[in-house]
Amino acid sequence: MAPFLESQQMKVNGETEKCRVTVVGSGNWGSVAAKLIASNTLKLSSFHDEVRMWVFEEVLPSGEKLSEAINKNNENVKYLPGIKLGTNVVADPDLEHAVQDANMLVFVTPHQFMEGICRRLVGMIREDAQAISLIKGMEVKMEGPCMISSLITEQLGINCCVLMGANIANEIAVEKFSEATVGYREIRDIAEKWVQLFSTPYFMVSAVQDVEGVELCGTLKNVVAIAAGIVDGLEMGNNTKAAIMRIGLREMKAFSKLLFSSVKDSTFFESCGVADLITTCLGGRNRKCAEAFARNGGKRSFDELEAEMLQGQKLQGVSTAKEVYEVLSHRGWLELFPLFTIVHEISIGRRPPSAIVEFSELKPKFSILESAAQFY
Ligand SMILES: NC(=O)c1ccc[n+]([C@@H]2O[C@H](COP(=O)([O-])OP(=O)(O)OC[C@H]3O[C@@H](n4cnc5c(N)ncnc54)[C@H](O)[C@@H]3O)[C@@H](O)[C@H]2O)c1
Ligand SMILES: O=P(O)(O)OC[C@H](O)CO
Repeated sequence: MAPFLESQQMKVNGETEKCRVTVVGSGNWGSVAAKLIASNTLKLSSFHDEVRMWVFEEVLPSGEKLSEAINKNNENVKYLPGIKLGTNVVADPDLEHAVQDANMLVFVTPHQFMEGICRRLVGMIREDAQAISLIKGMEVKMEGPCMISSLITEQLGINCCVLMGANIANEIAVEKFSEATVGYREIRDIAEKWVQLFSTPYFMVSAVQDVEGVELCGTLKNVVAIAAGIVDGLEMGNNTKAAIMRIGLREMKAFSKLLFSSVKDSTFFESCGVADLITTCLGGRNRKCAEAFARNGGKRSFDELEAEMLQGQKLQGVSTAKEVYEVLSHRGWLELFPLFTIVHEISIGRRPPSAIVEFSELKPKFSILESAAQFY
């Protein structure tokens, strides 16, 4: 793994080489990320202007290919209609071609596709590349849970930071103010380079040395968002929703600290923590689909609702609840995490939506959770 600063200073034909950025992914958030970055590469002399964006190719109802429509209109007509990306964003449907020259790789696809994408990228990227993951999700393998940033590092042999936060993409697309958190492992300079690449007057980014804490906040809040949507669908009111958010935050913290003792309490007060939890429980896609699920009494599956309501965009909360449940049952922790457990059981139809507040029989176990969280 080549240190980034060396690559920054690398000379090609006597010239200092500029950074080249590729965004791997072009969904709702992927397109907004490309827009943010493209506005900055035009201004920052240490970056090439062009931002390549890999597009998972699909054919639109008009018969046109999505990548061609993006390049023609300078707009992701399917996943972010009505927003100009910047003429320096170039959509590229060839994954290997899109990454080959980049030394800054931004991964932003639904998490379930990342294993396949990484497999295709082995041996295809520059040795000195640095990565950042904007992906909220994790994989569960035989050996245990694997965060997406670790998957990238292990499969591609490159360092990977993360960027998470209270970031509903459609709001940032129209330049409403929000914040985000970069999580980094060791080298502050790398984190600062990412902060520089993403920051705009309406997108305020700060960095913390806690990759796992930041990434687990972004991942686990999607499970709590499903719970919040169920509460909305059952019209249980604001107090219940606040209670679900509080219990959810506590489970997020305990789960993160049990998995990684390095996770910092302070991370939960950054944008990636409590702020993302709030925005996602108020206005996210997971909440919206879970509300419809509960209104239908759990009779229509999440897959069906996702396809109908999101038009190709993907939910992360239901699959994350399943992945979290696998970790909890494997480690004998189910009783310590009643909310995470119930969300999965409701989402697969094992329990009705109304079970979302059936905590009473589990209440004594909360004290165990408190002590586990404190201990770690
Ligand atoms: N949208 C948001 O507001 C938002 C905000 C912050 C973080 N995120 C996170 O960003 C990540 C990406 O979400 P998004 O909103 O950009 O995507 P999205 O849900 O809008 O779009 C789905 C994307 O998946 C692609 N796709 C479909 N099948 C595929 C396949 N087989 N292989 C590869 N790609 C395939 C589609 O082309 C599309 O680009 C997720 O982890 C999400 O949680 C999203
Ligand atoms: O729309 P959601 O539920 O995928 O959430 C979007 C973002 O993660 C909010 O920060």
